Amino acid sequence: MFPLIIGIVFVALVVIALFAVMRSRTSPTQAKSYPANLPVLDTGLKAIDLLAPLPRSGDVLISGDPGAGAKTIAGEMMYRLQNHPSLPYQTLCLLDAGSKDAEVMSAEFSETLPDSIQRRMVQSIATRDVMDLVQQSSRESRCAIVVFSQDERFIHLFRDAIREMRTEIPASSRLLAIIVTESMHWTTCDATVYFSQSVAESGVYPALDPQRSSSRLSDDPRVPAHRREIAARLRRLLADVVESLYPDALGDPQWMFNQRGANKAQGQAFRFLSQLLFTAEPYTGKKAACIAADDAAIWFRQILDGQFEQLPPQSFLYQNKLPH
Ligand SMILES: Nc1ncnc2c1ncn2[C@@H]1O[C@H](COP(=O)(O)OP(=O)(O)OP(=O)(O)O)[C@@H](O)[C@H]1O
Repeated sequence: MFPLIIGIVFVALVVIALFAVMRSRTSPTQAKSYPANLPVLDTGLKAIDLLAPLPRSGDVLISGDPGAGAKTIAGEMMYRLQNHPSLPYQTLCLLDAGSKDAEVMSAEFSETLPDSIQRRMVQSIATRDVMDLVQQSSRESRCAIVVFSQDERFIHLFRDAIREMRTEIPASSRLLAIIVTESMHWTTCDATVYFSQSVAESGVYPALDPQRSSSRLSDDPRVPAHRREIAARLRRLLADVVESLYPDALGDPQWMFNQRGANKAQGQAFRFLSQLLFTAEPYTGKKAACIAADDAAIWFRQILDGQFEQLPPQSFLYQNKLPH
């Protein structure tokens, strides 16, 4: 009888251990679900979801200072769209063949992105290309076109093609068009995500510039009020932090945002905007995560309320959860 009980306990422990391993291997992108009634496309990147929320369809600009990481985040965004847990997008990546770094980008994306994301190098954009994608996508799925170019004429042709198609094909109202280009700013996009060199130099990636990034959804009443409130608070506070940055400010114990009180909390919140990327996992060996914006909003409020005064600011860098 006794050996039988030991045997049963042993088998039960093995089953529990196997279950735990399987759970830990579940991709974080599969683990979370998102509310279906939001107009927002949550990417699981807390800086973007709170400070420059993306629309589920419409026009998005991803831009930034040279070397600030706009292209890296655009690649990550394609990955997250294609693998989105509740709102997967059929994603097409178009690279302007005239860009000097088109070949390099193509090679990089073939390493970091799954083959399910279609990639094409094109000389020009035609309405036909855009229409084909929209017509291929099924009734249930969404589609996104992500265009990389530094050529204003190319980008204008793309925007014309999108505009023309939106008037001609009703299904294209579900299209998300993302333009990735350097150092440009339009106010006519639904969301602009801008990356700043000074933030990048401080080692906080995504190096989102809270002042030059914007979204028409920031004031949308359909976005939960607590998310909008914390985003507005973060935007104001981070503007001070970003203005005070200098190379290696984060490592300088004398930097005012490493000191005590409200300043220290702002410095912690600034670092907590950093996030690991799925596309970088093979290189860093560190697990990325899809962080729910509602969780992020609560965590940022706790940080800004000064609940972690005892923790060193550096412990907030590249964390998928609050440090303890
Ligand atoms: N999220 C990130 N995490 C860590 N490092 C990053 C991140 N984003 C960018 N970098 C670093 O910054 C470098 C430049 O990134 P990226 O090529 O995306 O910048 P860019 O501004 O789009 O392009 P360019 O360098 O052509 O101006 C990368 O090679 C990488 O070293």
